[in-house]
Amino acid sequence: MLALGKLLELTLAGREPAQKIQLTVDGVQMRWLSEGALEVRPPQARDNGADVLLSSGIHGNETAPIELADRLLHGIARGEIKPRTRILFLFGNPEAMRRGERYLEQDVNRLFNGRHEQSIGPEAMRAAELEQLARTFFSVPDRSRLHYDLHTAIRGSKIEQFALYPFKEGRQHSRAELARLRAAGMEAVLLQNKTSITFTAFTYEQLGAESFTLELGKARPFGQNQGVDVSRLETRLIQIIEGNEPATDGLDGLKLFSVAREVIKHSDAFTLHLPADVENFSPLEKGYLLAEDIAKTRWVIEEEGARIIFPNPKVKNGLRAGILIVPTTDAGLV
Ligand SMILES: O=C(O)CCC(=O)N[C@@H](CCC(=O)O)C(=O)O
Ligand SMILES: [Zn+2]
Repeated sequence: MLALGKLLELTLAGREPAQKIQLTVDGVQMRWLSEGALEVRPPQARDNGADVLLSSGIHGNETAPIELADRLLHGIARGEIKPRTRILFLFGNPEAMRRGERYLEQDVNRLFNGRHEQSIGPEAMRAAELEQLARTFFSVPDRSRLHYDLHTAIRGSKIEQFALYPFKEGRQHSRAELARLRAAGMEAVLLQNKTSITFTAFTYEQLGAESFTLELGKARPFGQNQGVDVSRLETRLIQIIEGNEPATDGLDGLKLFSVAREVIKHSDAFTLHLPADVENFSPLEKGYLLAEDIAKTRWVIEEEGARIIFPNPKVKNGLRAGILIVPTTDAGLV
């Protein structure tokens, strides 16, 4: 296999490849751009005009998505997967991946859309670099742009695999993209209704990509992801990359949610009234006291059909400590 197919090994070892550009037997170009960043380019005659950004390891301990990206890279480097799209593979936080931790000082996925400029440290620098890599990759005009940012969650989930779809004023969510996600095994999609500071929010809002954060199961160390079944996503990704995706139009039971409220932790006094092992998508009754914070702030459930995702009282002050979601319909899709 080409040495550049081993981007994960290189990244975990903190090494630069001796040769930065390599060609597969089919003339596919692999180009190392920077630590954890590799661009794949099909021969011009095979290029179908689509650009696909696949990021993983934005949180260093979320290894199933990293292993999935590694398998795709191996397949391309061996000539078994024959891309017709340009692809940018990004491992988001290499140092956190080496340490097996979510992040070192700051969560990279809270540093996009300008936030890194107000901050210092390794993660702020990495977020700036990731923005630049994505901006350059998506700068070629007249091509379709797709970004999947692959994650696994801290806790178990009543709905195992789901996507978060960013928001931009004046832009509507795409039914065709949701159908594609359903075919890739996603069971639910959360339609966001305000701007955000995540990587996918950046590529959606500023680079015009169709962008999704995909949650694929529970986070485990490298080699322990037998319980995370990414087979449907992997099949779909290969079809997207090879440009032979079967037509899909139905949402086929895909559950849709919208954000009712983001629960923001304001101070060290923040208390979340949920068991430590509560699962994502757990329902919450109207009237339930979810959380309390400084100055007698109380988070009481007012919404019918509310559920909680990503509850985390350990986040830094000022950040999201959970999202309250409610069911929604496909009425706003185009
Ligand atoms: O399990 C958790 O609490 C977090 C899992 C995770 O990393 N989720 C992403 C979602 C990003 C988004 O809102 O699009 C994150 O929190 O960064
Ligand atoms: Zn994550």
